[in-house]
Amino acid sequence: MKNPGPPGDLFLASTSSARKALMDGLGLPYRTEAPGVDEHVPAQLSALEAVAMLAVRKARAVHERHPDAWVLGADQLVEVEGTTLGKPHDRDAARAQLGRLLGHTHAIHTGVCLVGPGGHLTQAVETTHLTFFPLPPEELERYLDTGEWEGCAGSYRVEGQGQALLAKLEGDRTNVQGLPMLPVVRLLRQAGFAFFARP
Ligand SMILES: Nc1nc2c(ncn2[C@H]2C[C@H](O)[C@@H](COP(=O)(O)OP(=O)(O)OP(=O)(O)O)O2)c(=O)[nH]1
Repeated sequence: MKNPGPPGDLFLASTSSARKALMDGLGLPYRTEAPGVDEHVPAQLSALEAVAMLAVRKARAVHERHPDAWVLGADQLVEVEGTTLGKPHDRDAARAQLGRLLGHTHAIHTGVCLVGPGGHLTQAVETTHLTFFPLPPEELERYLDTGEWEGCAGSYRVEGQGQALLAKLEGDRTNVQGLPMLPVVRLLRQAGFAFFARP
């Protein structure tokens, strides 16, 4: 039986290896392209509003270069006690971030946006709540030595050794890694993408 054709080329507007790994798991043919956008947003925006705005901005930026394609963009922030955390720029910043998360519960929000040919846009925001164990400073330093903090909002990898930080997780685990796969699959199915194509 002939595979149902995809409604058009699919791009993941991302430089994130974590997002690529999650998309690879779906088995859909797609290409990645860096969004190359300014990620500044108005300071008064909530974390939820910020990740929604940036996911749209990233998807639209790549879609402008490929107007006949479908483009998926995403953005993620950690929110803890009213403060938002992005990716740490160095080990000291990662130590400070984890210092706020250890022994507390935080939220990780990911906005996703799918833009189709003609600019039709659908989007979703997903939140996962994580509670971390408190750690003595020496154990925190050993976690920092793993280097898992690099490139990760919140300075941890939930699928790596960072699992040992986790006392509780409420919500979608893939959302923590960078793409909430339940909403992503819903948006792709609504757009007409067919899964499980025969080679
Ligand atoms: N592998 C892994 N990555 C994580 C985890 N938590 C957060 N991240 C990564 C996923 C994203 O790459 C990054 C969130 O930062 P952004 O949303 O700004 O995306 P990023 O700049 O990395 O890539 P992009 O804007 O999509 O090109 O943090 C985790 O637990 N595991």
